[in-house]
Amino acid sequence: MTVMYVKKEFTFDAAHYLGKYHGKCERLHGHTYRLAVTVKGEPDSEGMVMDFLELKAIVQEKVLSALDHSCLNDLVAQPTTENMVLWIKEKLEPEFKGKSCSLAEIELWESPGSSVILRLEKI
Ligand SMILES: Nc1nc2c(c(=O)[nH]1)N=C([C@H](O)[C@H](O)COP(=O)(O)OP(=O)(O)OP(=O)(O)O)CN2
Ligand SMILES: [Zn+2]
Repeated sequence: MTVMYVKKEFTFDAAHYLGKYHGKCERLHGHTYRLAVTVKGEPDSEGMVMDFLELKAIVQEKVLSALDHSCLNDLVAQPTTENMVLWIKEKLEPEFKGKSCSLAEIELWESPGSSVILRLEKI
């Protein structure tokens, strides 16, 4: 068994404010977020765990189309990076039902030095 991890990175721009936070982040402001989605599985007969193009299409349709140039508070009440990672997981996980690979990790950077990682090891 040769398990491999396929990772694809994206960026999106969004506004948010943290209403339950005491400090500068209470006020409406924006970030250029970076998102990495990692999928785990074994290479198939084509030599791929998952086609990068398919992964890109799923993330574009289920996540980026909603988040890019949005106000995240319209989607999540307290849009911390942690809460946005959970929102992204809810959108992506159903797309892997019945597939030979699974969602392994989601990492979301709010700024170049600050990220949250959610690990979802299943197989
Ligand atoms: N654990 C978390 N901490 C913080 C979050 C978060 O989502 N999870 N979010 C914020 C705010 O969104 C805030 O906007 C972050 O501000 P930023 O200027 O990016 O933070 P820094 O001052 O650390 O900026 P650097 O440029 O990285 O120094 C706050 N905390
Ligand atoms: Zn912020």
